[in-house]
Amino acid sequence: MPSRWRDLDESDVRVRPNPRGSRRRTKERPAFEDAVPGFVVAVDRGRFTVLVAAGDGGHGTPERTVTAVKARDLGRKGVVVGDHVGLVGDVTGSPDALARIVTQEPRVSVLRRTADDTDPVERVLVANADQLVVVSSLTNPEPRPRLIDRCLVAAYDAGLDPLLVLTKADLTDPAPFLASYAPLQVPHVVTAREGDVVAHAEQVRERLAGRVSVLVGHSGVGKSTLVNALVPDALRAVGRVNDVTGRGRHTSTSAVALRLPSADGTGDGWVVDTPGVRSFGLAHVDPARIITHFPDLEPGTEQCPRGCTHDEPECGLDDFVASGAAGPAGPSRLDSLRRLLRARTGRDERDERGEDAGDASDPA
Ligand SMILES: Nc1nc2c(ncn2[C@@H]2O[C@H](COP(=O)(O)OP(=O)(O)OP(=O)(O)O)[C@@H](O)[C@H]2O)c(=O)[nH]1
Ligand SMILES: [Zn+2]
Repeated sequence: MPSRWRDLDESDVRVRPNPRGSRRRTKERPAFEDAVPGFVVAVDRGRFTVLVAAGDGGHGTPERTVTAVKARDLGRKGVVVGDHVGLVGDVTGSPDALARIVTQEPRVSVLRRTADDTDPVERVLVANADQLVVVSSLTNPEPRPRLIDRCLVAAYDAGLDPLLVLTKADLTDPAPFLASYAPLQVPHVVTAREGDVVAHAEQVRERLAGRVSVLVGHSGVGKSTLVNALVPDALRAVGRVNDVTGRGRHTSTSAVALRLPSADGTGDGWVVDTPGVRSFGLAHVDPARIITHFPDLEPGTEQCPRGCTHDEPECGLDDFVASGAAGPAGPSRLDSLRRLLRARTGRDERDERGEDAGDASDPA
């Protein structure tokens, strides 16, 4: 479209000063041109909380959250936290107002999950995120490497950048844990409790600035403590399913987007908290997509047999790494890659059996 416009000269423009105005509305595309854009921050039983920017919808309205339902026009399309949508109806955001979601912007990313590894039904958890923050305590409770690996696979598969946040460094030395993750080269921040404050929360905030980050972690790792440190109470008004359900808590098991204050006023970040999400079913994950996150190893897959799982005797990566083509870190990188691929298939499960027990019944 833009290139065609460039071909026109001024005289063309004068002939049709307002091509938009003369466009006929078709049956397929009803009058959604005046739909007000919004960002879905919470979902609760068919009701969506949508943030609408100041001024949108006219009348100099301030920024507000609008409650909305899905309009028929959307068909079977799902709407989740992180979606950019178009609203019609009452978009004032007043307490009794109800708007309708009539359009959904194409998604930049989707974080999916299945109920378990054998469940073919995928659900989209969060749309348009660009980072997956895996929160794990260094001790109390002990870190669960297989669970962390599964989260990393989910992040790589969805095209999200992973970030590890390791909490409770006041209780133990983080070095041994970090050593086992070093070959994966995943960025990490180590936090600790110092009195009432979370030390190094600032480092986490820096990594989240201007991005949409999904936080996952199992119970007790300190995820709520971290979210509270990152998002002051005053900002909770945005992205709350229901104010009645209490401070920092919501009974809903779906995700909630909380706005992250930015120190310099540029680019709001969003923290998407995911209560009840302990792990990811990875049935849908394609090994080929995981490899793309290992650019040092990826060229070695050229010698692989067709459909190689990269974890079998014929895999070309062994020779590639042995030849030194992936550099001195090659062998440990390949080990780590294979560890992730095994986390995906559910092999290697002995030591951490039961960790996903909550998943199948989890309605997220
Ligand atoms: N020593 C220490 N304790 C921490 C730290 N961060 C959190 N805790 C404690 O760990 C416990 C669990 O923290 P939460 O923030 O509730 O953990 P959570 O991950 O939200 O867990 P759920 O509430 O079960 O979902 C609480 O008693 C916290 O005070 C830390 O850095 N160091
Ligand atoms: Zn291979």
